[in-house]
Amino acid sequence: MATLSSSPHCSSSPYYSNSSSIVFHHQQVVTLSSIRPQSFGPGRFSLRSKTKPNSIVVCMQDGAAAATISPIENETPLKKLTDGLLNIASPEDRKEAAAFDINRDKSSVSITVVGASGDLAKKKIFPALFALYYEGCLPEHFTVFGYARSKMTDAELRTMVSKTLTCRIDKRENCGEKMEEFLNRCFYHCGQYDSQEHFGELDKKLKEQEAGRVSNRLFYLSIPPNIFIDAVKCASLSASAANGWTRVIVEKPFGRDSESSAALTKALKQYLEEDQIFRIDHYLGKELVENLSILRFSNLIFEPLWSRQYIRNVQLIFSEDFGTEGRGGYFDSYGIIRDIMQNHLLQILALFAMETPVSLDAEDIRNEKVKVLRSMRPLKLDDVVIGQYKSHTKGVVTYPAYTDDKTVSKDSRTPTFAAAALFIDNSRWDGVPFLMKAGKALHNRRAEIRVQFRHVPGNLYNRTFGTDLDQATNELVIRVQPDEAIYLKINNKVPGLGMRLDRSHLNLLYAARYSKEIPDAYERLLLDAIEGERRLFIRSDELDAAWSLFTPVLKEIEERKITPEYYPYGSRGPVGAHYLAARYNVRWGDLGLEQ
Ligand SMILES: NC(=O)C1=CN([C@@H]2O[C@H](COP(=O)(O)OP(=O)(O)OC[C@H]3O[C@@H](n4cnc5c(N)ncnc54)[C@H](OP(=O)(O)O)[C@@H]3O)[C@@H](O)[C@H]2O)C=CC1
Ligand SMILES: O=C1O[C@H](COP(=O)(O)O)[C@@H](O)[C@H](O)[C@H]1O
Repeated sequence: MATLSSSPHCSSSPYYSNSSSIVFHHQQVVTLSSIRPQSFGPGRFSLRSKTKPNSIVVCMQDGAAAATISPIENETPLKKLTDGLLNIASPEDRKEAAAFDINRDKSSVSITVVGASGDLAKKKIFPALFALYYEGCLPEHFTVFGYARSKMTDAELRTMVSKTLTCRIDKRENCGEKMEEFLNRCFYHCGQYDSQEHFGELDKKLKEQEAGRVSNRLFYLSIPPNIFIDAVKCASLSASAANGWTRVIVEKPFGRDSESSAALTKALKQYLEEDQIFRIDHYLGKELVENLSILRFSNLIFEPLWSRQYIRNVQLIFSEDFGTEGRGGYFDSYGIIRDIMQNHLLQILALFAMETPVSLDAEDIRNEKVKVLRSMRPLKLDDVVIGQYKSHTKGVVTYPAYTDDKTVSKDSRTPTFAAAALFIDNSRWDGVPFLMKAGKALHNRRAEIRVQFRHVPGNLYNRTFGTDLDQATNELVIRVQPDEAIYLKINNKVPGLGMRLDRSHLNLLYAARYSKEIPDAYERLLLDAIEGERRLFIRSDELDAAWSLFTPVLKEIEERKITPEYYPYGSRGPVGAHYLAARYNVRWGDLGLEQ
């Protein structure tokens, strides 16, 4: 019988243990990269076959009785795997097995940050790795390597990284000591992204650190997308793990339309199996996005309401109170629809709207998300409003226009704001508008999901609300950031002898309820990638489905050179967004007096 237990230090993801001799992270299916030497339980170990691609050799402790299981496809049912134990291993594989020293075990994990000198690496990746180390979540034998073209010594990398490390607010003890320990595990290798030779040198340095242990290697591609393929090619050909897993985290953007995304996937798959590719969308690692399924599937009161029968509309809102400062060069060839909507907001939508998955397994969840995406109508130009911020002076401060950025052309039409109405053509959501709004240089920074429920039929208290029934709408708000919260707007009697109603909030404010600091999304996602948990990463068919929804409208906007509606820096965005919502009888929930 399989039992569900949680990791002793970091209980972020459950793993299954099995009282039979086979022990795997997930029970029903096994992937090549999830097989570790110890996967076959006490008295046995396993290796990747030298002679048969995609096969593994299972051996007894002394290496004597070796059997080959072949082939291991992307996902192999456990049953097939155990049946395969009957095959006899080739002489070469037997020799390899006999030479393998299981006692050198205590496998190692090396994390190579490719593009270590960059913004994301400094701002997010190194701090997240340190936080994991601080929490005791990294394996005993781990090393962090920075890789980039910039010339740096190990000591210089450590100095650079140390400037961005912080300790958890609630646990400052030993912080300096922990930082020191962590930094001592950080190394740097200077190299070109398209040089197999340079990655070969990295391989040597990794081997030194691995000291003969089973090597597991994670490469984080924190580089511009035009060099993804070169880096993947060189890393996989010259620096793959010899006897453990090799995984690659790929940052967005995953292409800029259906064609380029498919081409990127095809190119990646020349060097990697799908189960080695971890396409990151950091919004999936945010606490309240992770909590969406729990809220819905573990509370009886919500799931029955989760359909067109009770929900009038759903709003997915992202806003930032700063412009593209510093990232204009990247942003100008993508725009807000590709930067935020096609990935972060659409992923949240899919999680929000999916049917109950068969289990919490990555594949079961991703299967349900794909179904939602494939049930959606491709977005029409009529259902989109685009905007771009212009300069605005407030008091003595003048805020720049988008096109004031030196890396952006003066006549750029790239949208920095967009609002869109999307629809899911399935029985649960037929006719319910899913409205998205995303913008930079707006009046506040916020990401939230708003669920507006239908009006109460024949409401006894209608007279008390007057004609504005929207005032009385129940609204569930999941505030992803900042000040994480879940609150439900309800109508309530104002205490007293009269009969006056008001709108009150049933409020779960995280800071008030939980004393623990919320981990950064990158911490959760890095830990998952190290543990081989794919639930929060994007599968290639999800990506295809996501691009199919947005590609036609993106092409039309570009081909027809649609001019964006200009809005002042720091404002609430173009008024066109209100007309779009009004067309579907919706009022944006974030614009009312009480939000
Ligand atoms: N920054 C952010 O907030 C976010 C970034 N991302 C994505 O993460 C990835 C990394 O982002 P970010 O750190 O901002 O990127 P950077 O522009 O800072 O690039 C990272 C590193 O890549 C190298 N590099 C930059 N341009 C080139 C080039 N044209 N050719 C070869 N190497 C180059 C540089 O290192 P060196 O010169 O030393 O080799 C640089 O330090 C990108 O794919 C980005 O889209 C995703 C979400 C948020
Ligand atoms: O992916 C991106 O996300 C950031 C916003 O992330 P957050 O975690 O700070 O909300 C956004 O600024 C950037 O443009 C985009 O590429």
